[in-house]
Parts: sequence; C-alpha cells; structure tokens
Amino acid sequence: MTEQGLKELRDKLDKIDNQLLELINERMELVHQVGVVKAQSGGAIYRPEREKAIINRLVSLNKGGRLNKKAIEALFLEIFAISRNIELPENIAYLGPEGSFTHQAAEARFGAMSSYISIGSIKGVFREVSTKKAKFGVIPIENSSNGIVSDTINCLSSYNLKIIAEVILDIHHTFASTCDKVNDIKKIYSKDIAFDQCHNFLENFGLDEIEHIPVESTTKAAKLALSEPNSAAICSHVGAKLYNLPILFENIEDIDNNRTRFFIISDFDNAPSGNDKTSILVKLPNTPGTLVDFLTEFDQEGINLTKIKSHIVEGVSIFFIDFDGHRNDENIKKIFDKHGKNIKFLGSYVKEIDDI
Ligand SMILES: C=C(O[C@@H]1C=C(C(=O)O)C=C[C@H]1O)C(=O)O
Repeated sequence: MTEQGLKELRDKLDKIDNQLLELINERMELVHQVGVVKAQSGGAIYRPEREKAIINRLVSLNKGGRLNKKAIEALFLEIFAISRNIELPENIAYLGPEGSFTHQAAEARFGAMSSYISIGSIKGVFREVSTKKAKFGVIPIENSSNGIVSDTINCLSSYNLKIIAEVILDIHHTFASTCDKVNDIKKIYSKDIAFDQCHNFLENFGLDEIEHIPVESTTKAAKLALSEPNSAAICSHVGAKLYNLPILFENIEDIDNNRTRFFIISDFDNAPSGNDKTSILVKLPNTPGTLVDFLTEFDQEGINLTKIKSHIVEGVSIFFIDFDGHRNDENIKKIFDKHGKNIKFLGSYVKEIDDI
C-alpha cells in the first residue's frame, strides 16, 4: 500500500471516530436522562437484564461484519459501565488484593471507569455492601477444580443481600520468577488451591519436591517472589505484571477449562430477562425423604435444576440450589409459597452459563 493509500484509510477512520464520539455523547445524554428518572423513582441503576437484551439484539443484528459476539460484548459492556458512572458513580468492593482473579471478574463487568475497593475477606465484601460503602460486591462462589467457596455460602446465609449477576472467568496461572533457570528456584509462593491446580506442571519440571509456601493470594505470591532471590510464584498474568515479575511459563494449570464463577451482590432485585437463573438456600427437616420430596416438586413444576450442593452452616445442614427461571415465574412462585419458611431467596439473575 502506498503512503497516499494509508493516509486515505486513516482519514476515513478519523471521520468514523468523529461520528462515533458524537453518537456516544448523544447516547450518554439519554443515559443521563434515564438516570434522572431512576433517581426520582428510586430505581436501580444497574439493570443486567436490560444490558443482556441489548447485547443479544446487537449480536443478532450483526450479520457479516468483522465483529464477533465476544467483541460486541466487550465493547458494549464498557459503554454500559461508563453509562452507569454517568448515571451515578458507584463503588465496587471485591475480594482483593489488587490483581486477584476476583478483581479481573469485577473489571470485566464494571469496566475501567468504576471505583474499586480491594477488601481482604469475603465477609468484608458483604459488610461493605451491607453498610452501603459499596453499591456492588464481587466474590467467588465456585471453581471447576476446587468446588464451592464455603465463606461465600456462609455470608449469603447470614447477610440480606441479593445476587444480581454471575460472571464466569477462565482461570489461567503463570509461573513467574526473576531466575532465568528453573533449576535455580528453591521455593515457590502461591495460594493453596493454585498449587493443587498446577500439580502436573510442578511434577514435570521437578518442582514438586522443593518448598511450596502457601500465602493468602497469588498477587502476594508475585510480590514475595520479586523480593526474594531463588524463588518463584504461581500467579495470574495480571499479578505478575503488577509487580513486573518475569513470566517463565503461561497457562500452567492441569486442566484447560479451569473456570471460576463469581457473584455480584447488591441490595436490589432484578426484573426478569427471559433467560434467568435463581439461587436459593434451603434448610429441610433432618428426616428421611424430605430432600427427595422437595426436589420432586421442581420436576412436577417443570423447573430445571442446574446445581445442588450440601453445606454446613453453624452445625446445620443446608442446600445451595440453582435452577432455571425467575422468582416471579408462576411455577417458581408456587414452590416459594409452599416452602417459603425453609427457603432463603438469594437472587434471580441473567444466566451466563449452565454450570461450570
Ligand atoms: C441506561 C440504563 O442504565 C444502565 C445502563 C444501560 C445502558 O447504557 O444502556 C443499560 C442498563 C443499565 O445497566 C437503563 O437502565 O436503560
């Protein structure tokens, strides 16, 4: 391509950017007006079901262009996040530290312009949202290799907050160190579950015999590995970058679909989107057949169960259950009417995935 050809293309791009800027500003003006209506009526700013409907509509409209679904989603989620900040700037508390996978999940949904507060414990995140220091909280609920996160279930049981969205993140670990040679590494820092998830890698490189030091987070592991000679960290790409720790190997996890599901919690209920999931906690009498009877009712009402996990909270056995549909659906209402006293409703939210 000639210099002239390149200049012409760039001139065209500049024109399109000018139009985009004008259109986005026009959009933000309307968003501001929506914000004023919401402020008058006390309506929730974040409407995940509306955002999902917009993305679905745009994806189905998009025939033949170069943008795929993932690109449309990434573009518009960022626009929505900026929109919400124009309606009302809001804080997001996440399970830290900075650079944690939960931080990544939070940024995937709330974009670059939101204000984030890193909190050291899951309970702390619930507290921030309950006391209204943050409008939203982001916490992990389960990982495909390590199962359910007990602290999150305990807090969902004891706090009166709602799950308003789920976020699924592919979890990749990196092996990072200031050492050039793997043989020079004498100790490895990481979070306990990350060691478990990278067992094959450690064995293949003869790193399973050296000292493994579990610390609270993979970000802290990166920080420690930077300051100590002959050490390494198993951490996220973002964590290594945060401390400028050289990455020796990427994607060292044993299974390639290592995923974590996160919940976004807040203080309001979502309207139905047409493709929702509902989560509940159920406490049933400890007598034979009660669980089977309870689950049979879902079958009779044609409700598709997607997850059931038993869990002990303060010595009492409870069940964490996910199923398709919204709390306002007629068949789901029937279950709540009948078993309301045994059920704690945790939230109905846009379904991102069947199961992890
Ligand atoms: C503008 C609104 O508020 C938020 C921003 C949206 C947007 O930018 O389109 C959509 C849903 C809400 O999360 C709205 O509710 O319509």
